[in-house]
Order: sequence, then C-alpha cells, then structure tokens
Amino acid sequence: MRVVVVGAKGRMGRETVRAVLNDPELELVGCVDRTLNDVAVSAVLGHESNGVKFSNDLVKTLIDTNADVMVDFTTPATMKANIDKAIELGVRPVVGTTGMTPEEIANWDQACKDRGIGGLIAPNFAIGAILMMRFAQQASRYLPHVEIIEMHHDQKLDAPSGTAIKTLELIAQERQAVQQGHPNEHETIPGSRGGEFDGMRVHSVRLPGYVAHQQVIFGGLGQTLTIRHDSINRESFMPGVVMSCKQVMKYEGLVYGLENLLD
Ligand SMILES: NC(=O)C1=CN([C@@H]2O[C@H](COP(=O)(O)OP(=O)(O)OC[C@H]3O[C@@H](n4cnc5c(N)ncnc54)[C@H](OP(=O)(O)O)[C@@H]3O)[C@@H](O)[C@H]2O)C=CC1
Ligand SMILES: O=C(O)C1=N[C@H](C(=O)O)C[C@H](O)C1
Repeated sequence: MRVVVVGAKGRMGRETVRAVLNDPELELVGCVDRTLNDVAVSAVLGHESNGVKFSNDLVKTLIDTNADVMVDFTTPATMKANIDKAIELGVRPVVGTTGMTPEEIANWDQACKDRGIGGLIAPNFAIGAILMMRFAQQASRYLPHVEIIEMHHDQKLDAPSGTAIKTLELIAQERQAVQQGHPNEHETIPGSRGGEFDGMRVHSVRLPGYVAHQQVIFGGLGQTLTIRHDSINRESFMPGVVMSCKQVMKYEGLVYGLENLLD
C-alpha cells in the first residue's frame, strides 16, 4: 500500500512516517508539509530520502506517487481541502486531524461511495482511548450524570478535543436525558462550567507537560466513577494508524471512529 503522509513535519506526522517505514506491508511514497527544506526532510526521515517524494504540493504528490492512501495530521483549517482533493483523485483518506462537523463527515462518506473508495476519520487512534469511550458509553446508561475533563499539550489548536466530542456523541446515543447541576447555577467567571453538549459539560485543560489525556467522570448517589485514559507519547496512536491504512483498502464509504474497524 502506497502511503503519502500530510503534515509529515509535525508531531504526529513524524511518528507516522516512522511507523509506515517500519511496516513491511506499507510503502512510504510521499511526505507533504507546508514548508520543507533539506533539514526538515532529514529530520522527518532520519536518513536520506530514498526515493520518498517530499513536497508542499499535495495534489502533485498524490498523482506523481500513485498513492493508495493519504494520512492527514495537519490542522483543522487545512485538513478539509486535503480530504476533498484525495477523494477526488481516488486516494483513500485516513484522517487523524480533528475539528470537522457531522455534515462534512456525511458529505465525505457520500463522496467516497461515489468514487468507490474507503476512508477513515478517527478522532483518536489509541486503542485505550477507544476502550475508554466505549466503557463511558456503557456506564452512562446507569450513571447519566457525567462531565468530561480533557487535558492536552498547550500547542493544541482545537477545543474541546476530537476525542471528547466523540465520547460525548457516543454517550448521547446511550444516556437518558437528565438535568445536570442546579437549574439556577450561575457562572461568576464566564466559562467556569465548561462547554455544553446535550446537557453534559466538557472542560479543556491546555498545559505544557501533557500529551493527550481524558477523564470521564460519572456521579451517582453517594458515589463517583472515573474512567481515565492517558497517551503518554505519540507512539500510542501508531498501531491504530497502521491498521487503518491497511483496512481502508477493504471497504467503500467513510468510517468515523476506529471502533468501527474493531471486532
Ligand atoms: N486522531 C488521533 O489519534 C490524533 C490526532 N491528532 C490531531 O492531529 C492534528 C495534528 O496534530 P500535531 O501533529 O500535534 O500538530 P503539528 O502542529 O505538530 O503538525 C501539523 C503539521 O501540519 C503542517 N501543516 C499546516 N498547514 C499545512 C498545509 N496547508 N499543508 C501541509 N501541511 C500543513 C504544519 O506545518 P507548520 O508547522 O509549518 O505550520 C505541521 O508540520 C491535530 O488536529 C490533532 O488534534 C493528534 C494526535 C492524535
Ligand atoms: O492534538 C492532539 O494532541 C490530540 N488530538 C486528538 C483529539 O483532539 O482528540 C487526539 C488526541 O487526543 C491527541
């Protein structure tokens, strides 16, 4: 499978380049980033480029390399056009970048089907995070009072995290609507109670030292339950990325969430 990595110079891009190079079934054919020079190229690959095409021109790279899969770890502002271009060229998008709407996901699903290709958008590629979301979904049937605290490094652009949004969506499918907190509560400092999704609250912490962490906290009569996941480095996402590059070759349409590729 011929893979192009977009955002190759970034934190996730570099890790993905390493993971693709280390997998015998995947072939790294191209790396795309906004700005690239020789220093960046050797920093990304760790050695001579060995025929891997480096460019800031996504369309040209996808065409020239005859890519099967485009892995995107860029920015919320960039990723949308990248997905459009990949699908248009019949290249399967595997997207970790967060920050799209349900309508956009539905449109890309249709576009993938029209083109007869697969695609995947995964707000989180770490298996532990997928389990955390599933366990939280189950728990919410019995403990419907729930809030999320997600903690990330301070260079993260979007809030709340894509993982928190996906968790809220999964819980909303399972949980019976309930009034949380006091109906007359008042924020002395605006924003203190966090963001609101379907009656649930989400709080985003951004600090140096963190990678990616989330707590889903449930409250019941005389008890609380906390389900927590920690990615302590970006290797945690790589088995999911590699698996997705392979699986995406086998179906048509866009899958939203890695859990849909697991048994
Ligand atoms: N699904 C998952 O499991 C995970 C998802 N993520 C998500 O992945 C995304 C990337 O995260 P991260 O790697 O930390 O971010 P980084 O900022 O480290 O990397 C983003 C890279 O994309 C580049 N870029 C920006 N604009 C363009 C463009 N127009 N064309 C090509 N490249 C571009 C940036 O270049 P420059 O710096 O020069 O602007 C940078 O090298 C985020 O949305 C994050 O939330 C992160 C971790 C796990
Ligand atoms: O920006 C990050 O770092 C991460 N982004 C994803 C998200 O928004 O959920 C996945 C993971 O949490 C790391």
